[in-house]
Amino acid sequence: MHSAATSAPRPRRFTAAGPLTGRIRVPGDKSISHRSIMLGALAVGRTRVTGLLEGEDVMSTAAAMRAMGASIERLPDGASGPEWVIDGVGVGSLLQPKQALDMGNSGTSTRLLMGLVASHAITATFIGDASLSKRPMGRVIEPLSQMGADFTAAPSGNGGGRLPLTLRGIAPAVPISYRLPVASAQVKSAVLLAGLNTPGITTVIEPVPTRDHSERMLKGFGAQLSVDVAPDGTRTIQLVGEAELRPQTIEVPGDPSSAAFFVVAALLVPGSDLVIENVGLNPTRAALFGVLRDMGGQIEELDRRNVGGEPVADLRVRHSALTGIAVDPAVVPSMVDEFPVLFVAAALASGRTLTTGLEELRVKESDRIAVMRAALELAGATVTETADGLIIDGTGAEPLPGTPEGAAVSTHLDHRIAMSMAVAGLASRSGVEVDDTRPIATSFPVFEALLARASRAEADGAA
Ligand SMILES: O=C(O)C1=C[C@@H](OP(=O)(O)O)[C@@H](O)[C@H](O)C1
Ligand SMILES: C=C(OP(=O)(O)O)C(=O)O
Repeated sequence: MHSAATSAPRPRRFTAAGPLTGRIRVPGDKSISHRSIMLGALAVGRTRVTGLLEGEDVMSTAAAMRAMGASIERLPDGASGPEWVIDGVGVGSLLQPKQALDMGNSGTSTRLLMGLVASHAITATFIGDASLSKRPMGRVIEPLSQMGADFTAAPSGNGGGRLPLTLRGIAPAVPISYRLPVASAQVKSAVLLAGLNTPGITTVIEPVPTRDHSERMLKGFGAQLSVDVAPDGTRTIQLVGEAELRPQTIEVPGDPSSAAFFVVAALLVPGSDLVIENVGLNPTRAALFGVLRDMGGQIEELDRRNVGGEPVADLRVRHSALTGIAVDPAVVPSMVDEFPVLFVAAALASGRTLTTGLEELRVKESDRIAVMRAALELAGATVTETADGLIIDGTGAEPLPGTPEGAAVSTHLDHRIAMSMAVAGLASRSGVEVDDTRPIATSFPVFEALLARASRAEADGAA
């Protein structure tokens, strides 16, 4: 169960430590890990996964797929770490779960699994923690209702529905052609996953590209899926339903969204020279690194290669003087989870950073625009909140003052706020007090241990 739901808050003060040096490896990609379990659970036969992220969000997905009939097991550590084996039930054969599916803190688990359940003749109730229970579900209820699924959801402020929610699926469901009203890989994926067990062709039209792991992995598992890109960039994704998925052997690359915290930390802390190995660089995910380079960050790609059908490289990151920029809103979907830590980089840059087009950040685990404004202000940064972003006037490499004695930044059950403000603490005079570090375990359970290791590597002479 989600640790933040069962234990007391765990506050911590993050303070300036030594430079970040040596070599580290961040855990597997969260998006790919969720999808490995879901698609493995729908294939006929045994899927094997190495590099799976063992964070609470992914474990929520695993528990739900077990409750619907799949067998999912972690084998003892082999040469390339633990291996997960998944014995799938086959598309169309998910079982009725006996209890409510507890999604913890995970929006991805909730929305993608709603897609799977929608086209099976089963009923499932979805529950989650206080953060997830505030997030909008109308965006998936709408297309999945068009496919024939039936929803009873708690009302939301904007009328769109939220958890707790009961979904009665239907088989056969109706194939639809759906144009995404919001740039969301979760909505796209929910419709495509529902399409797997739907006769005919399910179409998703995506005016703005979002992360494409579902498309890549569905093809990898043998589904018939095509992607057509129009001259204006609009993508039309078509999936042939009643698919038969073939089990796969998957190596999950490192999560660029987790690497992001170490990249920014190494850029900000004087003397740092850090290599982060095996970072996924799928172009629909990796825009942060380009933005940081545009700000003057020294980020080098070493040994670019392919892992599990995704581009990967080792990133060498050196302490750099950063300059504020206006971030092109067109890149937002390709770094949507990285803005909190980009704001921290901007707070230490020289000059002004302007971000726009970030409305979606307000409906993540917390309202990441308002929460980061409050957190950075408490740490002494100069920040202005707008309707769709933040304007940040950086210190020009002067450390932030840090949070005052007796005051802590509020993380609102949001892992990315906690880790971003930990990085701010490394670049502060008196440290940054974070009110609760428990949510970090949802996506990056070894974050604090890796941070301690990277900061100590030089002192210990370790590499
Ligand atoms: O599909 C996915 O795996 C994800 C999509 C994104 O959400 P949205 O689709 O809501 O933007 C992202 O924020 C989340 O961390 C993971
Ligand atoms: C938004 C995130 O995740 P989810 O939507 O899966 O809760 C995230 O990890 O930053």
